[in-house]
Amino acid sequence: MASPPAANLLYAALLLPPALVYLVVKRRRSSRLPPGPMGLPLVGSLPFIDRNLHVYFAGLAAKHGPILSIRLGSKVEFVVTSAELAREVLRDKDLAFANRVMPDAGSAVSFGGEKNIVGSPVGPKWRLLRRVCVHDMLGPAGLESVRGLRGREFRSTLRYLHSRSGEPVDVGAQMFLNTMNVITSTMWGGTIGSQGERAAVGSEFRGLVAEITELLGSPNVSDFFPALAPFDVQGIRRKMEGFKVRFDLLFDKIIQKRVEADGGGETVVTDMLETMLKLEREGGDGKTSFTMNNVKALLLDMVVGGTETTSNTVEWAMAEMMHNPQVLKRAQEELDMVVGRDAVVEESHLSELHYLRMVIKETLRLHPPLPLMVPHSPSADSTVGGYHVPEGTRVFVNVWAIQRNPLVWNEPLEFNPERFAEGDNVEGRKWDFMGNQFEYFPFGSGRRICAGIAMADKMTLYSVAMLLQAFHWKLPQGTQLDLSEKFGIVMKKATPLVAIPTPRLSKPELYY
Ligand code: HEM
Repeated sequence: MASPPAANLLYAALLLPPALVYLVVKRRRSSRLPPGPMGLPLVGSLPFIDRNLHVYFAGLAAKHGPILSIRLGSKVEFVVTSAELAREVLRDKDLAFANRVMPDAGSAVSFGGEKNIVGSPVGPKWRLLRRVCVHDMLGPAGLESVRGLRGREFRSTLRYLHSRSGEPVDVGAQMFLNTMNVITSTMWGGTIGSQGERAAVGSEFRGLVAEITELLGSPNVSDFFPALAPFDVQGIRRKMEGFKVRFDLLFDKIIQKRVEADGGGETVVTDMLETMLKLEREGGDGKTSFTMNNVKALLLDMVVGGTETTSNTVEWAMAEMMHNPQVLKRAQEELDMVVGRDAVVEESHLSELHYLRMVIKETLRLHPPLPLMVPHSPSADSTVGGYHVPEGTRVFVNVWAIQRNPLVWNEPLEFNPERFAEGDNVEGRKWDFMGNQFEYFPFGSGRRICAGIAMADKMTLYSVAMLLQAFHWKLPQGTQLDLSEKFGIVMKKATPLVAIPTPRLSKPELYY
């Protein structure tokens, strides 16, 4: 027979698992958490989550319903998967749910945390940052003032693609570079100097952004078990701090050049950097301060928030059109009518490209670049769908799944731009990017809606227009289109789209 201490241990081993299950169930009931997977003691559902988190969450919603809770490590998260509940979080209780829980990796790279837009809680600092960004820099007047810079970058991408005629091109990589160059030139115009210097900075940024978004999308023990955060078990914080130092050096160099040029009276520019440096010199707007770290954190927001989101959308649009040649043909016919082949498409043509605009909308419906948006979080205990949501809980809104709801969208998995034509049917509503309809909101909704919509709208349409008007596209022999997705903080194509451009314009001179 076992000795008394050994018997106690045996009883404890037998009783512990049911006791833990009982405690979890009791806690879930008493705190009125919504249903969700049970998970294991201590780690919750961590061992079961799929790399494609948006698909995994959609599967859980099919089983547990449109609002569910899931324990990941020591944290309980909520997932919302219906238009009605999205409206409750983003519209009806917009202010209550307008905060963020900054992931450990995010605060490491954001120049001291709460210095940027994405991570700041709603308050005077966030309001100032958004005003600078949305009104002063990315609003209609701000974007118009740098139209020439955008045109210059598009011409240079056009030239490059022409020089690669007949050869396979990584479409996403080229669009990333194009977007990056447009965003950086919008931010600091001609400060960098020679074309060579600009290209070098562009490619350094690309590498850094890719590494940062990769790490932001990686599961991090420090987030699931905040008590372990000081130990940085996976070294993610350390790597992020390293990236921050590299960004810091790059930004310092760019800012220094501008400050010297301003001091010598060389420049009279109206780019974003100038707007921000002016605010920094004034010390803020009287209500809240604005420091050099805010300048850098905002620059980082633009570079990280604006590049992959935009270039991945263009890559998906091209891939879907190559998969649906009748759509591609119709888009090119529209371009032939509006622009012809004796000229290069310009920004001034975009307002006439109605069909192509529907192509972009359909791309953002099927492949929203942020499938779970940026999670919102209540600043005090709140409720959603009648369930209690404790302060600081992360609430994921699965916009990817909502935009594929078969009760709203006919044949939701088909790529069908015509569904965005205006008409009487339910799909023919005036879908736009402003987050007013909770069946379609790829840019979010409410006060934290994307700060770069106007720029993203211009950039995606202009990029696809340029690619289609100036070139025919085909796949390299022996390759096939793969339309599968890879989840990350920004969703990508699982395999890059590699395609061969050949000239379509009437004269080679048009490309130069
Ligand atoms: C197709 C392109 C893009 C898509 C689909 C997109 C989508 C989104 C979404 C879903 C959010 C989160 C909204 C929420 O939390 O409710 C967001 C936030 C944000 N986006 Fe975009 N975005 C795009 C391009 C851009 C561009 C070009 C910029 C700037 C150059 C930008 C800057 C930002 C910023 C700063 C935020 C944070 C806003 C805040 O927290 O207040 N985005 N975006």
